[in-house]
Amino acid sequence: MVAISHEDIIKAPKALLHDHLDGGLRPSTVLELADAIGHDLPEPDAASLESWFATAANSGSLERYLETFVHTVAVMQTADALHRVARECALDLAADGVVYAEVRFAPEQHLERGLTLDAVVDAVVAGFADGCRDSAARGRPIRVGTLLTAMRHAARSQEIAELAVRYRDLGVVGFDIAGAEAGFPPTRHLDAFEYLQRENFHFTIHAGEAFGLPSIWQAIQWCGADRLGHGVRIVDDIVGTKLGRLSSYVRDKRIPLELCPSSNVQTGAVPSIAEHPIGLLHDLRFRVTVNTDNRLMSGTSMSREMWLLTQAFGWGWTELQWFTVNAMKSAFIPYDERLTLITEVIKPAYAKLGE
Ligand SMILES: O=c1[nH]cnc2c1ncn2[C@H]1C[C@H](O)[C@@H](CO)O1
Ligand SMILES: [Zn+2]
Repeated sequence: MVAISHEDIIKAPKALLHDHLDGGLRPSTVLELADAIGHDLPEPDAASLESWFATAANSGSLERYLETFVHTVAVMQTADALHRVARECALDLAADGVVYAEVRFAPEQHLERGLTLDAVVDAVVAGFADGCRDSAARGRPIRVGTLLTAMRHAARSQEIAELAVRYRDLGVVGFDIAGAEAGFPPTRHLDAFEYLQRENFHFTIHAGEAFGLPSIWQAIQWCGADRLGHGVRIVDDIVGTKLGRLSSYVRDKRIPLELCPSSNVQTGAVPSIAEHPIGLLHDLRFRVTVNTDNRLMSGTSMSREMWLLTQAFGWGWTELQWFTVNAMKSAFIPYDERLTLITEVIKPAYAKLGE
């Protein structure tokens, strides 16, 4: 089989479920926005800033990886800045061939210059809408849904959950918790998750990235998560190819794993892409999806993550289509809309690519 090139993968339609808005800014935008508000950056130009983020995030620990967000969050404190970053995010994903994306961010981190939570969400949702409109006009249609994240070390999850539900018909399609995992179990936010369940709303939980099985177990069996953000440590419950109770449950219930290969290498969750458990989880037919997590911090894109996997595991269009359909099946938009994208956009395109 001829190896698939990165360029070919860019042309294929892709679906992305786990991408952080504040982890995906263009380096040049960080620079311009910082300049406008007098925020000090560690590097003076876009190229060196780009490599600074990748190097600093390459820290071997989630806690240190997260320190790099100080600079992106600092420049995302006005409605104009949030709108710009969201618009560029939609454009960049579409240019990479992403046709469906769920992009998350934590509104509570964008209040430093006086915005209200509502104003923050308004700006981001409008930015995505404008980016989608402009991208369609360039012949690159994309749909972007927003996920609102609450920070797990803070105490605003109920408020953010209510905010997400209020914006459910305005572009927000789900909820999430993120931040340092060790010491901040999902059950700290049980009230918020129970509220969301009563509202028939969707949510994912970062679990099984920097902490293991107890975090995954709580996310699913106490909190009722629809999907697992990362969830990579589910392999701790698999010996050879024998599944334990929790991993069996995750596989049997088809609970989607939002795997983020490059991010996992940077935070030390896995040693390398080639040793990433995605190989095993794919072989065991878990509902695996491929994601970027933070494009800026990992110097990556959806196409690059897929390309790295084709290189490491010898995968081809069959696997890339499977990941894409898995993601689309696991999306938080209504079933009929997911199906339309699968049958009218994704499958016809991969059928041609596989020829
Ligand atoms: O991979 C991650 N694990 C936990 N938290 C994360 C990850 N990537 C980004 N975050 C945090 C930092 C951001 O400021 C926040 C909201 O997007 O979510
Ligand atoms: Zn994440």
